Amino acid sequence: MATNIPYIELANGVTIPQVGLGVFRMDDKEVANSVKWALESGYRHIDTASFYDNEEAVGKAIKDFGIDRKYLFITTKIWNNIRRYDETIEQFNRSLQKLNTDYLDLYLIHWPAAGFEENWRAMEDLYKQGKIKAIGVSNFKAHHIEQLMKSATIAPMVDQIETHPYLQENDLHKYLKEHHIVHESWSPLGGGVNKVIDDPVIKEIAQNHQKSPAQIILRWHIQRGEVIIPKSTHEKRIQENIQLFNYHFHLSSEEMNQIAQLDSNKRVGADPDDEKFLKDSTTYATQND
Ligand SMILES: NC(=O)C1=CN([C@@H]2O[C@H](COP(=O)(O)OP(=O)(O)OC[C@H]3O[C@@H](n4cnc5c(N)ncnc54)[C@H](OP(=O)(O)O)[C@@H]3O)[C@@H](O)[C@H]2O)C=CC1
Ligand SMILES: O=C1CO[C@H](CO)[C@@H](O)[C@@H]1O
Repeated sequence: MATNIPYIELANGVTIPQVGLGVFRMDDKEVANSVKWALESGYRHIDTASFYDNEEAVGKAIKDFGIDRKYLFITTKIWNNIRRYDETIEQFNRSLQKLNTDYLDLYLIHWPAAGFEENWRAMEDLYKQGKIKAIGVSNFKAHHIEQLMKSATIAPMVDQIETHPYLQENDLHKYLKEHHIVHESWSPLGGGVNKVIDDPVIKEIAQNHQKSPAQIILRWHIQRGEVIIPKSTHEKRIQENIQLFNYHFHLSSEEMNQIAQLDSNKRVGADPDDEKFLKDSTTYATQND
């Protein structure tokens, strides 16, 4: 299936496909099917994490599909329980092995749990060795980035944060833009739990464009210049979530403004300043522990 997904340039010149497939909460069978359908539909970008416990399944699905590695953009993340320099290198190597690859396109610190500066030091070295094409953070607010930059020699190229019409993060969006950090949106559809997809404003815009509510939300992200990683285990939805770049499909400034009015600071995930979450989550076991 032909697609024309735009690529966004990161601060170091590496380009990232603006739409990727998120694979959180997929078991191995779902990963096998969803990654296959995604690659068939024209996706070239997959977002996983060691925490999702499915890197191996992602690696296998890619291998089974038989696509040349150089056409793919693979992201994984380092979980909160690993903060030491040497452990970061070890975890990175485990992720590479599971993903069946010898480099990563993007490696992210999953959450700003205490001690992330040591992860970053290791990631900078891996980046300088050419083992990672781009390095970034996830769930970092501006003050976390400022803290990181006290010891960093390389600035993060991406910040992957929860964003959808009910949590627009406009101040952080502006900060990231000013600092040449690409805004990547997780739970771009609201994670399927906060019902942004059923919002009457979204539904009405969808009817006017003869598109689905999901496509309206995703197109809103695209026009804000974000990278998005919607997750689905259904073939039709996986296809629908990338059919956003038809010449005639453009939200007017009035429609963008209508969606802007929906911002209500409603999170589906944890607040990155929630110390209790960050502390507790450091004890979550990954498959390697
Ligand atoms: N860095 C971080 O801390 C985090 C990163 N992520 C990343 O972001 C990705 C996406 O976020 P996620 O939380 O999964 O949520 P999404 O916003 O992508 O929503 C996924 C939900 O929407 C449903 N859905 C998908 N497409 C459609 C459609 N076209 N129409 C109707 N419903 C649809 C899915 O159901 P179904 O599968 O049944 O189709 C699922 O219930 C994750 O998979 C992960 O890679 C997520 C959370 C945190
Ligand atoms: O990526 C993730 C998936 O969702 C989890 C919560 O349910 C998050 O903690 C994590 O960051």
